[in-house]
Amino acid sequence: MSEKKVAVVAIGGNSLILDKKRQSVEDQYAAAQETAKHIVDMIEAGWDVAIGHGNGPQVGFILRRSEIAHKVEGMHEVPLDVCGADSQGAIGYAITQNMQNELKKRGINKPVATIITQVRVDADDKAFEHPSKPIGGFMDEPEAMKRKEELGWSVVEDSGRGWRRVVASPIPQEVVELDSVKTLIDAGVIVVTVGGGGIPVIRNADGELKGTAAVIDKDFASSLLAREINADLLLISTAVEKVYLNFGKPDQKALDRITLSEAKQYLAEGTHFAKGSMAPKIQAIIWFLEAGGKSALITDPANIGRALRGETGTWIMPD
Ligand SMILES: Nc1ncnc2c1ncn2[C@@H]1O[C@H](COP(=O)(O)OP(=O)(O)O)[C@@H](O)[C@H]1O
Ligand SMILES: NC(=O)OP(=O)(O)O
Repeated sequence: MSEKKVAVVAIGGNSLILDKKRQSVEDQYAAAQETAKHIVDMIEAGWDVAIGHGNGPQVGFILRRSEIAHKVEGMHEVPLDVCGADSQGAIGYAITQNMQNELKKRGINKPVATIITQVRVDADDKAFEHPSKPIGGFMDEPEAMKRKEELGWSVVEDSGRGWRRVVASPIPQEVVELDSVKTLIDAGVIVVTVGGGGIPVIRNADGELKGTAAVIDKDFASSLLAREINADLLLISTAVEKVYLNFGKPDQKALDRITLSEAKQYLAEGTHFAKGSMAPKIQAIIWFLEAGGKSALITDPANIGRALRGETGTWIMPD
């Protein structure tokens, strides 16, 4: 890999949605534009960057459109792995174009490319039996119960924000296009990869790849990528400036800088980090640091620059 410092930046699917009322394609493009500015700041500060991104809301919208079109017009349905591929294309397009525009504006000559990325999971991963990954938009409880009853959805309450549909989310085992990603990073290309956690695929007994119905956690996939390319930093960009203990309670406490051991302890306590939102981010960072990663940061897009200067965000460091 190159001599420069390499960061894997994982952009949350929810942070690419401005809010519940502003989630059109134009709004998502505007959110990607804003995030691109902060990532280009990083590049100006000397980082090589691989960009992973979420797709939770978007893949849910794509799936729902397919289901409605099937019901109303009798059109073919789109399998969930293909919805994931569609989301990689659309979100990758928005991120790539915004990065290119921002780099050009600042006179930086650096190529950007999105790789449609498959990520292998185990066919016998227990997660296939326990849907846990929130996708699509938010519903109130009565609506969620109605859809559970009428459409057979699995639903959960998501971090005090409302109810969402959930699908299987197996653990990522292998970035199938890893060699291509490494080659591009070495060549100085800004790579958008493992979008939406990667398109989930399994290998059959003959070693052939085949798509499977799931949505991989993009923080887990970004962590796997960061481990595989020996990244110096895993930066998880989400909708909060800092991580909190006792999140959402009157005594919540912002975390500025914690060690790997402290992160493990707080995660084990089970009360601080919501399942399906903050808990997987902390777990992703734990796996990265345990594998020798040097530093990890959680903050929101607007504060990436300040956080990298040590002024905000939550830093998680080796012991
Ligand atoms: N302990 C915590 N500290 C901060 N935010 C938390 C915590 N627990 C849950 N959250 C919630 O997790 C959200 C981030 O998760 P999510 O929206 O799933 O991320 P993504 O940006 O990857 O889509 C935050 O916006 C916040 O609402
Ligand atoms: N695939 C995934 O983890 O997406 P979100 O970050 O949007 O939840």
